Amino acid sequence: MATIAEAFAKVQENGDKGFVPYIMAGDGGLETLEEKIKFLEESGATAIEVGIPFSDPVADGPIIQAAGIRALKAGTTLNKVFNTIISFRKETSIPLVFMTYINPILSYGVEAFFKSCEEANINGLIVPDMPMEEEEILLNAATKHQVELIRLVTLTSPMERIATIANKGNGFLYAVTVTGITGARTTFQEHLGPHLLKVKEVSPIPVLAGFGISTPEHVKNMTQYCDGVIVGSKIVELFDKNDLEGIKALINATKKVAN
Ligand SMILES: O=P(O)(O)OC[C@@H](O)[C@@H](O)c1c[nH]c2ccccc12
Repeated sequence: MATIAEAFAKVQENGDKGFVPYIMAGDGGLETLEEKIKFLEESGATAIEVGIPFSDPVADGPIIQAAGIRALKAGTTLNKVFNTIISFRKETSIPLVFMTYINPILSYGVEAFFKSCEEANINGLIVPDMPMEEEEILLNAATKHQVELIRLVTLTSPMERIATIANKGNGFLYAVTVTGITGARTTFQEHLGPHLLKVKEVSPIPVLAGFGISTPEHVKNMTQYCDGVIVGSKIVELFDKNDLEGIKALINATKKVAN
C-alpha cells in the first residue's frame, strides 16, 4: 500500500498534478464504498478523502451536508465504516484520508480511533474544526499508528502561520481557495494564483487547492499554481447522478498526456 508521499512522488515523476476526490462514506449505502474507491483508484486519483457522516458538519456546504444526511439515514456509523474498509482494503493500494470533525473521534476514543485507522490502513486525517494549537490531543496517537495529520490553511491565514503549519510536514497541505464553506463556485478571487504560489514557496510538502473546484477548466487553471486539487461537492454530485465519465474528465484534467 502506498503512502501519501509515495503517491505524490509518482504523480511528479509522471509530470502530472495530484487529484484527491472527496466522497461521503455511506452515501448510497456503505455497500457502494468499495466500488467507488476502486473506481477512483483505477481512474487515476492520487488519494481519496473519505468523509465520515456527522450530525453537525459546520464547514460542509449544502451538497456534502445532504450526502451526510443520506449516509446517516442509511445507518452509517464510524464503526461500520472501519469494518467495511477493512473488508476490501487489501485489494487497493491508493492512500485513504479520513475527513471527520473532532466530536466523532472523541466519542469513539482517541486511541481506539487511531488503532482502527491503522487496522484499516487509513493514511491521513483531516479534522477541520481542530485548530493547530489544540492538535496535541491527537498527535501522539496519530504518530503511534502512522496516521498523518493533514492541515488546512486559508486565504486569510498570515503567511507566517501558513509556514509554521506547512513545516509540521505531514502528507500534503490543504490550501482552502475561498472564504466560506465547501461547494461549487463559478469564480475565484483574482489574487488566488499568487497566493497559492506563495504558499508553495514556504511549504516543504505538496500544496493542494480545494473548495469550489467543479470543472476540468477549474482544475487546469488551479494546478498552474499548486501541486494538485481536492474536489468534493462535484464528485459527490456526479456519483449521485452516476455520471462516471464526468468524474473521469475531472481526474484527466490533472494528467500531462491528456492536456
Ligand atoms: O466541496 P468542495 O467545494 O469541492 O470542497 C472540498 C471539500 O468538500 C472536502 O474537502 C470537505 C468536505 N467537508 C469538509 C469540511 C472542511 C474542509 C473540507 C471539507
